[in-house]
Amino acid sequence: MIKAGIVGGTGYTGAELLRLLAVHPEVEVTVITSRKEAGKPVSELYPGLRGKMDIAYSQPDDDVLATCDLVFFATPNGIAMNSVPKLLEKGVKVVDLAADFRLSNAEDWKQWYGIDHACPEMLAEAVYGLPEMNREQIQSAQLVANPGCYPTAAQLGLLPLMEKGLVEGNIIIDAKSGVSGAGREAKVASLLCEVSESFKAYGVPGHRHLPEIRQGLGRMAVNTAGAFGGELVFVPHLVPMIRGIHATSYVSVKDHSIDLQALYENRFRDEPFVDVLPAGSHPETRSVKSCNQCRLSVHRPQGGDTVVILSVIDNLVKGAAGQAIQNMNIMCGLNETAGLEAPALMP
Ligand SMILES: NC(=O)C1=CN([C@@H]2O[C@H](COP(=O)(O)OP(=O)(O)OC[C@H]3O[C@@H](n4cnc5c(N)ncnc54)[C@H](OP(=O)(O)O)[C@@H]3O)[C@@H](O)[C@H]2O)C=CC1
Ligand SMILES: CC(=O)N[C@@H](CCC(=O)OP(=O)(O)O)C(=O)O
Repeated sequence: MIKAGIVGGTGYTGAELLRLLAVHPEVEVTVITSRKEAGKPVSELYPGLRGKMDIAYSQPDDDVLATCDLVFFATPNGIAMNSVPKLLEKGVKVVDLAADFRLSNAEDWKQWYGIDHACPEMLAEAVYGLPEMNREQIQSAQLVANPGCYPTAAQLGLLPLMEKGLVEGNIIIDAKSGVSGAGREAKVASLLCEVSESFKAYGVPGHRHLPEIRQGLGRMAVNTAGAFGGELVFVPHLVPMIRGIHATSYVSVKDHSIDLQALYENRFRDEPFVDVLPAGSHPETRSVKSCNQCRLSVHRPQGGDTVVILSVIDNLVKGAAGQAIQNMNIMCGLNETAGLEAPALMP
């Protein structure tokens, strides 16, 4: 059994890790931290875990975490980077659900996250954990940067076109998220009265997922003659639902000889967690609720140059905890789908 630790086990992604790992056949959660709830059994906060997860929260402590084989950081940005060097030195594998190791350039990190990076020398070692893009690198990684939720939905939708160098000009990503994307910490902006029966965009001048998506698209295009040099526009929106991300991406593909449906189906045929829907389909966020799937469809409206890709994920699962477990499975040589086979909740 793999001994796993979770730092930040009271938050939404930490709790989702617990829910999924409770039925993982090869993993035992041996450490789970919370500064505020240390000493309490996890089932006291999350009664759904009663009888499934018999463990109590403890204060974060790097020496205790070093007793694990792998540690998940489900903490705010800027926390994991203080502990990662010590854990890696002790041979512990790490999957960071936050953004500490997502950007390969420390200057970019400072610009978008507002603090100096605590271990910039580790950025080159970290592997970006989007298995559909770079599974082989993840297999040998000791440190994986789990992608952001919006970047996961957007990048999976654009991957087949970017890899083939088919995108000409700019890319527009119009994305919507449920409120759990903002985390469990109490904030006025997340109150029921603030978010229900309303709908708004935010972060239009520049959201921190923008550099992450741009970096990912650049890597996808690296083997094509026309690496992506266009403008990237990313506009996130908050929608009054709890879970789910819907990303609509608009790109120009002037080559009309491409069979887009076949391109997408062939690219993702062997991917256990990407489902290309039949031509003309519109994926719904509820079709991925609580499961590790990305469902997508590709359209060329009225046969024009503009291609529209619709992509949905559950932000807490394929957008966070599920993808983190997928990465752990790959890093530890386990079956990639272990613990992640459950279909979506219905309704
Ligand atoms: N919510 C989502 O949809 C997604 C979130 N993410 C990322 O995952 C990370 C966790 O997100 P989420 O679960 O939503 O966040 P929450 O705010 O819900 O939870 C944060 C957790 O971190 C702990 N924590 C906070 N500060 C510290 C600290 N200084 N040291 C140790 N533990 C700390 C908190 O517990 P306590 O204060 O008791 O210690 C809590 O358990 C974030 O970086 C987020 O950006 C990524 C993709 C999607
Ligand atoms: C709805 C909402 O507020 N979403 C968050 C993004 C989700 C998240 O946690 O960010 P990471 O994926 O980078 O970790 C936001 O826009 O800040």
